[in-house]
Amino acid sequence: MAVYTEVTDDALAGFLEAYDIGRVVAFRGIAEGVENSNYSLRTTAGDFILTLYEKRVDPAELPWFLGLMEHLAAKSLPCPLPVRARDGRNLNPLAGRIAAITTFLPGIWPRRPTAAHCAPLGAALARLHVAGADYQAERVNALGPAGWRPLLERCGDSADRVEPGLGDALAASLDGILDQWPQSLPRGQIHADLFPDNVFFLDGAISGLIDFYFAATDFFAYDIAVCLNAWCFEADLSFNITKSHALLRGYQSVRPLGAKEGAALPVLSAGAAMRFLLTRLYDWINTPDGALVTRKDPMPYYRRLRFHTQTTSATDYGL
Ligand SMILES: Nc1ncnc2c1ncn2[C@@H]1O[C@H](COP(=O)(O)OP(=O)(O)OP(=O)(O)O)[C@@H](O)[C@H]1O
Ligand SMILES: N[C@@H](CCO)C(=O)O
Repeated sequence: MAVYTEVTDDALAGFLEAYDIGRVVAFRGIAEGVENSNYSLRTTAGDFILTLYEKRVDPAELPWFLGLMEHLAAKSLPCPLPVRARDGRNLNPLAGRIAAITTFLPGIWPRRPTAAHCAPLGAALARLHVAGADYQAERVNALGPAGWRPLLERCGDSADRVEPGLGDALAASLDGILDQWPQSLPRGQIHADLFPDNVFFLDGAISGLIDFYFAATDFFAYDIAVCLNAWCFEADLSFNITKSHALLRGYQSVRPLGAKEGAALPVLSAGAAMRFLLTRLYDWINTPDGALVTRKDPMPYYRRLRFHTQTTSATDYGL
């Protein structure tokens, strides 16, 4: 469920007066997503998404995210284009929140990703990296390696309530990852959360990349590592090298990887597994029973982490 903030018909009509997108034809809340309130909005001018940013999003960061989407959309990447009001603003107050309207993207996200999805996914990720190169502004990746130890410490002893010994195991694993973390690799704007539910497909081709609210300036190959974790493990948590080979082949059809990037894939993938494990663990511990949000199980990312700590080179990923 992701409609935390209700929008009345009157509030919506007042909000839309600032825009040039006609009159409302249909308006309904979207159940998917957990971070923000999303509504599907149809007007006489077409289909849009209305997003009200909830408490976990820092309003000061919104112009960076929306600017990146605008930049990428201008380079023909299929990502939401923020709609500007007549005065040029793309962020405006609504129902006590800051809100934005973006273009609606057609397609559906793959519930069961296959290798046939992974090749175009890789190519789209590389296109995103290339297209973002001249978006000059920098955003520190708050959920990058510097953020992982503080996050683990905030989980404290509660990690052991999820699985006995988990806290110590993660602390040891984190030491190893941080020791081996590359000093420098090609970097730029990354999506940092390109999971299957953020990628829409239509007739076998990618029709939408959404949810840029974890995007940041970081290693391109780390973004690939996020995707290897999110797309290339089966339901039984076995690694599917056919999928990762397809993903890497798709990526390299647009942006070939350097030798240092390939060599870093094991540690970057372990780091990416750690990132999602830690945020899920934190939420698991801190989301009260009965909350509206469905908690995501952290343990599948522990299994992925253990896989990555046993890999030694890019060939283990089919490169
Ligand atoms: N531009 C778009 N075009 C079409 N549908 C969209 C668009 N943006 C969002 N949606 C719909 O809204 C849902 C939730 O969006 P999103 O994933 O951005 O939510 P969130 O709560 O911000 O993020 P999270 O996935 O991190 O919980 C998507 O699954 C999709 O159904
Ligand atoms: N994609 C993330 C949620 C948003 O960071 C996860 O599955 O844990």
